[in-house]
Amino acid sequence: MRVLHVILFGVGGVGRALVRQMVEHRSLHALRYGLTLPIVALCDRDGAVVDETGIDDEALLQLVDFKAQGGRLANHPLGGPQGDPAGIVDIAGRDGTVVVDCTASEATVPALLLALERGYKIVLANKKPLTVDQEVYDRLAAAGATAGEEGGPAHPLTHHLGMSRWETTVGAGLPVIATLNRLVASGDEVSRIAGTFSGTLGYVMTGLQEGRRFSEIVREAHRLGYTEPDPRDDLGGIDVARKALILARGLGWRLDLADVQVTGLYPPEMDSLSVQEFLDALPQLDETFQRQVAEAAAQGQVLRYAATVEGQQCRVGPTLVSADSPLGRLRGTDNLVEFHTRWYHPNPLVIQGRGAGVDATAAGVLSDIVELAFTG
Ligand SMILES: NC(=O)C1=CN([C@@H]2O[C@H](COP(=O)(O)OP(=O)(O)OC[C@H]3O[C@@H](n4cnc5c(N)ncnc54)[C@H](OP(=O)(O)O)[C@@H]3O)[C@@H](O)[C@H]2O)C=CC1
Ligand SMILES: N[C@@H](CC=O)C(=O)O
Repeated sequence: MRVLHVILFGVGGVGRALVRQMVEHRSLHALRYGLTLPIVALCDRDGAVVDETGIDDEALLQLVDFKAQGGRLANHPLGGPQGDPAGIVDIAGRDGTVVVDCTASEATVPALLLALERGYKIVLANKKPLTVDQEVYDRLAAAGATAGEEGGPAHPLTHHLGMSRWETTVGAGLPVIATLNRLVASGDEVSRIAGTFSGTLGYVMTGLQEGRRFSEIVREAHRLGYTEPDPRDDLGGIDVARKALILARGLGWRLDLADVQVTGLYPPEMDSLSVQEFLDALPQLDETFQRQVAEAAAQGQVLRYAATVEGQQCRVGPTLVSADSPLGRLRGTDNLVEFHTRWYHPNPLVIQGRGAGVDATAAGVLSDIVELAFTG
C-alpha cells in the first residue's frame, strides 16, 4: 500500500469538506490506487491535533463537527495550542508527507518552505503564499521541478512538474491551472487569459440581475462559504487580482500583486470596519447597485466582474457586457476562463463551471493530493 501522510492547515469550510471526503473515499483510494492517506495533524489558527499514527476516522469526523460548531482545537480533549505551523511540520512530518494549506493566511509560508526543504510535498487552496514575493512563489513552485540544461536550476516553466500543486487557487475545482500548464508544456503561446474568476462576484452580479439586494446576496454568499473569510477580499477585487497574478506567474511573467490594476466594488472608508460591521453596513450600497443594474438592463447589458491577463499586465474590475454574451449568460457561482493562444485562435479554449463552493474545492484539493502521491 502506498502511504502519503497528510498535515492539514485550516479546518474551515474547505478543510472540513476535505476531511469528510478523505474519510468517505478511503476504500475507493485503497481499492483503486492502493493508496492510504492518514491525517497526522489537523491545525486551526491557534490549535492542533497531532497523531503520528494517523487520527482515526471517527475522531476526524467528530473534530470537523466540533470545528463546524465554532470549537477551537486548542480546547479539544485531543488537541492543544499551537502558534507555529512550521513547528507542526517539524514534529509531524516524515518522508512521504504532504502539507495541505486550506487557510487564507500568509502565516503558513515558513511551514510550506520547510516542508519542501525536507522533501515533502505541498498542496495549496490558499492563494496568499503564491502571491506574496516573487521569490517565495519561485521557491514554492520550483521544488522538485525538472532539472534545467546540464543539471542547472529548473526552468521556471517546469514548476508544475515538481512537488507542489495549487489547482484550486483559480476556479476552485475547475482545471484552470492544469490547462495553463498543459498549454505551456506544449510550447503553445498564450497571448491572453480573460473571463470572470470569482464565484462570489458571479453570484452577486447574477443575484443583482434577478432584482435582489446587494447586501442580502453578499451575506448569503458569505453564509454559503463562497466568500473569503473577509468578504472585502472578494468585493475589493484583491482575491481576483491574486488569481490573475497566479495565472500570470504561471506564464513565467515576473509581476507582483501591486502591479495588478484593481477596481473594487466598495468605498475605501469601509476598510476600517470589522467584518461584522462591514456586513451590517452593506445596505448603504444597495441603491447604487440597483441603479447601475437597472441602467445597464435598459441597454441590454449586465454587470460582471472581469479579469484580463495580457501583454505582461493584469487588470480586474467591474464591466458592462451584453446580456447575450458568454459572460452575460453566466449564472450563479460559475466562472469562465478563456485562453487565447497560437493554436486556440480565433476561438479560445474555454473552461466554465462552478468557481466556488467548499465541496467542489475540497474535491480539487483531494485530486491534487492523489496526483502527488504518484509524483516523484
Ligand atoms: N470557499 C471556496 O469556495 C474556495 C476557497 N478557496 C481557498 O481555500 C482557503 C480556505 O477557504 P475557506 O475554508 O472557505 O476559509 P475559512 O475561513 O472557512 O477557513 C480558514 C481556516 O484557516 C484557519 N487558519 C487561519 N490562519 C491559520 C494559521 N495561521 N494556521 C492554521 N490555520 C489557520 C482558520 O482557523 P480558525 O478555524 O481557527 O479560524 C480556519 O480553520 C482560502 O484560502 C480560500 O481562498 C479556494 C477556492 C474556493
Ligand atoms: N472567494 C473565492 C473562493 C475561491 O477562490 C471566490 O468567490 O471565487
